[in-house]
Amino acid sequence: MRRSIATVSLSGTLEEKLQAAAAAGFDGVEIFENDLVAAPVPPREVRAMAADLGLGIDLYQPFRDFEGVDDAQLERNLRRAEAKFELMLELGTDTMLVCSNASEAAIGDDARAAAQLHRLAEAASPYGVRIAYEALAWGRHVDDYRHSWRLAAEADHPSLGVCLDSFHILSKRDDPSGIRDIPGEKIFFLQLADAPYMAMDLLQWSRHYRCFPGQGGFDLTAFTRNVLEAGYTGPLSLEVFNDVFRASDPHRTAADALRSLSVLEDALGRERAAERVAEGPGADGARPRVTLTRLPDPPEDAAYAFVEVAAQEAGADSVRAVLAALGFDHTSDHRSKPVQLWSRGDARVLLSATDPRLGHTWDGDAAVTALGVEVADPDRAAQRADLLLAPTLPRRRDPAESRISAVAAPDGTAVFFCPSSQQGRGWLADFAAAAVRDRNEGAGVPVTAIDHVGLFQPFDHFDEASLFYRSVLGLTPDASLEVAAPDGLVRSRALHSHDSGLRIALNVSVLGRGTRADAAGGAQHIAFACDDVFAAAEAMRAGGVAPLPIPDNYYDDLAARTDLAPAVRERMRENGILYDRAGTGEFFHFYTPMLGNRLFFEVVQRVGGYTGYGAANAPIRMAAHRAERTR
Ligand SMILES: O=C(O)c1ccc(O)c(O)c1
Ligand SMILES: [Mg+2]
Repeated sequence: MRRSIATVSLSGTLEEKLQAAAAAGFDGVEIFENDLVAAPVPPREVRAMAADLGLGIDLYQPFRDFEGVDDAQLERNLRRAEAKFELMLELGTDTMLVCSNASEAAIGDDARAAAQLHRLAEAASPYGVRIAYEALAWGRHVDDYRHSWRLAAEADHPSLGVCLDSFHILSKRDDPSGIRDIPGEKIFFLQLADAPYMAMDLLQWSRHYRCFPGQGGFDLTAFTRNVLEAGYTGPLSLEVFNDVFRASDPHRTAADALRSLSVLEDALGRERAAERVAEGPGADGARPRVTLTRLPDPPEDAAYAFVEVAAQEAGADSVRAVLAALGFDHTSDHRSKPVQLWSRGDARVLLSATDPRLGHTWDGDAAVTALGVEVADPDRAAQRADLLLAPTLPRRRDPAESRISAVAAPDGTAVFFCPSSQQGRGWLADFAAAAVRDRNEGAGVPVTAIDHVGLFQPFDHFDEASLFYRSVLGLTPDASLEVAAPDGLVRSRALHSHDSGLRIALNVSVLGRGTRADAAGGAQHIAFACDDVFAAAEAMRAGGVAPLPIPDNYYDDLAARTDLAPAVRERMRENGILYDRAGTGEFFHFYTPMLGNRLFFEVVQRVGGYTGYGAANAPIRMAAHRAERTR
């Protein structure tokens, strides 16, 4: 399908917005009136600029407060409209969005409004302009799509149809299935936006918190399916008013935006393919006519191959000390790079002495720089990532070494697609057995695997990151939640693969402050799974690293709200072990001290199918790490 984006969704000047939309691969744009009015170039040049970039101008918007007015006002509105039709000729666009009247003065009389819309359509038609009438969720009298369609049907003019905007419909939890009752050719335009569910004024919610499909709580797949079933064949156009996107790099936002449409089209295409199979051959007559672009299948069984930590000198020493205390062996070294492989069970940590991604200001502190993800078909995963505009990182160069493709996540973390164990884990052959300097007799330490990785995100790229992992790796996001760190709120959203072999927890400072551990809880961490958290904590202590101390107040509270046996509680207190429970599941976990400014480790034990991350304990952990730093 044709893909478009409203200029209001991107930051910058009109020219910058057009360039960003074109660079991401959009086919067209909706031009928001303010963007045009503020532009220092005449409409004709805007048209040429867009054409040079390969962009069509699919819509001019919005024309406000037109219908439901008194007769004198109608004449003034028609005069204003004529001027815009002239302008649209210059711009080379044939569709004008008219949103339902939101003014207090609007007159609630359907016959009047329909007659006035007819006049507008009649005035538009000599210009070859079509009027797409959109019900704003906060329209004074017209605030739902059925009503806008009733008026358009009553006005009955070939140049008049409706514009459907998912936000106005889904924000009210309205049922989109009624869209199928609108003739497809009368749906002149489709605007898509997602949003997180919030209890707030509709206009404020719409103007500040919209996001791209898949980043919020709406079911855009079901919504769009209804529009396609109605027979709509026009563009899928993103109209996203968002405070962060308005202020971030438009090229990044446009790529994020296009990614969201790729995923949406793919989901619709998959549904259609499944229906075809169910219906058998020859049943295609009633299907919509649009072509839905598909993506290669996502990895179904993604799991951690490794996590790479870059660290120098003191930073590397403290990582080694903790890994050794947790029973990891330094098993091998990379054949051509200063990278050590440390492993315990299925948990593998690459410790790298350099990482250009950390930049020239890197202080050598330990930081997560790469996730190695085991997938059944690495080539397919890389191809899917490429179609989703994930930036490709240069392949490892030495021809004798395995060729694993990698892409950059929005925060710069490299994501490597590694062949899974069935295929012999080729990348491990790049490592030669180490001279057993640090062979650990950690037989008593029950670390089994990497449970999850926590990555603190740059403020501008949090929603982008969750869509990135969801789309590129096929992960499922959990609900987003907020955690009160001692120095600011932190928003957190975890994602997991189908069988939870891969879990990633993304955090961001709600106020956009702090990218380091000493501000807003902004550190990264690697959490290891084990099957005996007490043994793990005691072994780590015996290995010379004391778990992060947790205040007695926490254990007093635990006594008050749980029925954990006093002896168990006492053993938890001694080892800084925290606790959470959800249904029949239980979660035990402890932390290491901070290793430098950015990184710590966690060890977790999941019991009885617990699927969370102990979010209730996050503020305790953050306060404890902070106390440790200021001691
Ligand atoms: O918030 C607004 O004013 C506004 C304008 C045009 C639209 O298409 C819309 O959905 C909202
Ligand atoms: Mg809209």
